[in-house]
Amino acid sequence: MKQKLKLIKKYLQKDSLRKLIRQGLWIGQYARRYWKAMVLYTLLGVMGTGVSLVSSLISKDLVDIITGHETGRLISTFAAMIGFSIGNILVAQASGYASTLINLKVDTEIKNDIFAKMMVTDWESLTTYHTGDLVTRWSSDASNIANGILNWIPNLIIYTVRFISALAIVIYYDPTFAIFALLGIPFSALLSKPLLKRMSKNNQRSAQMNAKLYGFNQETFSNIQTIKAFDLIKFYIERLGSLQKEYIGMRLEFQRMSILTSILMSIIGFIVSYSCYGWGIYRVWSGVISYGTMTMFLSLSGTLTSSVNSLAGLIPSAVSLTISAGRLMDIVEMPQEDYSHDKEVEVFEKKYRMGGIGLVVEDMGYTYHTGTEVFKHASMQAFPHEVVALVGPSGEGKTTMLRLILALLCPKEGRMWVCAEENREEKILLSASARKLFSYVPQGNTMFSGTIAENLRTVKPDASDEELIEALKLACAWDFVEKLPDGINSAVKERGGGFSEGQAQRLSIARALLRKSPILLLDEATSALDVATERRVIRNIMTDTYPRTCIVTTHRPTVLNICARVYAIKDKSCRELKEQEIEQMIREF
Ligand SMILES: Nc1ncnc2c1ncn2[C@@H]1O[C@H](COP(=O)(O)OP(=O)(O)OP(=O)(O)O)[C@@H](O)[C@H]1O
Repeated sequence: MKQKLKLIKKYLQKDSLRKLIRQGLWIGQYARRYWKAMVLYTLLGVMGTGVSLVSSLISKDLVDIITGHETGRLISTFAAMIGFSIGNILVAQASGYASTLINLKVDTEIKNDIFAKMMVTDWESLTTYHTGDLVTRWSSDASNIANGILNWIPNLIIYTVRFISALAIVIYYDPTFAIFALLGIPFSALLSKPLLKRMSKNNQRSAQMNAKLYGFNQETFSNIQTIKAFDLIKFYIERLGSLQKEYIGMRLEFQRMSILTSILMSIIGFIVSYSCYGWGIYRVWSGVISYGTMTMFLSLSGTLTSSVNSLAGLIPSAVSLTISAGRLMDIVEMPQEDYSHDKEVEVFEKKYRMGGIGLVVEDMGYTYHTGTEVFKHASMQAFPHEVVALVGPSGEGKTTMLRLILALLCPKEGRMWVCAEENREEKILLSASARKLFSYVPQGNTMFSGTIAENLRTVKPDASDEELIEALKLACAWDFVEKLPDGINSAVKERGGGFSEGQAQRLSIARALLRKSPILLLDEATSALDVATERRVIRNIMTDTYPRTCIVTTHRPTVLNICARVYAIKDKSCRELKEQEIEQMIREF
């Protein structure tokens, strides 16, 4: 006995089983939320089973009445038969409508919940996944979970009730018949084990393949200009072809296995139904049962076989559910960002925004998950009404510094905080909550499709047209927006399409300025502008009366002599440059 217990314990400790239990519990956590929907769905299903079983009994009576020439009860039984058939249809339709309604509700709610969790997941962890993979997990895996929650447990109850009630009726009339009707179960059980193994593997492969295909399409369409420019059309068509070939190969392999299983299941089904049929004829022949009982037996043997098959079908769907749960858990169980200081930051901002908010980085160290060490004992500071520049060779860490300031990355050592003006005593450590104090213009085009006004209002929905124009003027964008036939209501295509790189950059800066955040971060945000416009934009930001702290990263030293301080990011450090060094940089450019 002790040894047996040890064996069970060892089995339970196996990684895969523990994982399966964890996945089951994770699904259960959602299932608990929707218990009412599940009860309703189960009741409708059980009701449908009841109606169809009563129909079988009435149909038995009807056959007996006809074969026994009992004309007296014919009309009432016939009417009951029609009534129950209509009832059957109505229950099936009501159940279908209710399940669609509940399904849609649960699907959207679960997707919203997982979306919200993905949004607050640690940025660096999230970037280890391809966006195509993330979208597939969020859309198909979340739908699978929603479907499973609504259907799995209710169906388990419905099929079990259907099986037990049909079996009870059969046993009541003729227990031997039950043996014939259940003949197929051991064979089905034998078949299901290898099928299940293959199915689990296939589900995993299929999810990975879908993500790969989705990612490929997404990247291709968003880089169509580059593909054309490099004359890669043929290459990309061939790549899609080979991915599709891989996909078709996988599907066909699964299909071949399904065909084999279906043939075997059908043969078993035939044997079962002909045995039932034979036994029924024999019993009628021997005068033990009536014709009506035989027709009822045949219909119930169908119900029993289909209930067993449906119950067996719940096993692969459980496997597919746990796989989806695992894929979603991979994402939502990654470290989450810390938003616990929201209130504190709000109070801090209200208290100090009139005087301005500064930023201090002290002795900071950072290494990416990949092992690339970017900073060691790096320090810098920037205060209201200042423009501070970060310069340095490509790949030394300028963007990484901005990501650390925005708490998209978490420093491994040192401290980073925002403070009231230059007062280091009144401070708040940087965290995801502190992001509301910043406006950020990253590298690349970050405009969305819509109008210019819509793009700008994403950061301040209640901004008046005058406010938009003021921000556009500060960013030196009003010059060209004013000339457009629709002005601020002109259309912007996906990723700033319809505007030059420099124009899109100025629109992005205008959007950041409109938010009137205490700290503005510009990451090569003026790289596509001519030198004169670049200087004008930076000067406008500097002379704006709003007490803004501005940090810019740049490769061009043209704006350096109008900056309050310049830091060189190189060899893991962040060193303030002396005036002569800045002059030398400008001369050597
Ligand atoms: N997501 C990431 N994961 C791992 N390493 C990264 C990641 N992003 C950047 N790095 C590495 O960190 C270092 C600094 O990169 P970063 O983008 O901060 O440089 P940069 O100074 O802004 O460069 P550039 O001037 O070219 O924009 C580089 O060695 C880069 O390879």
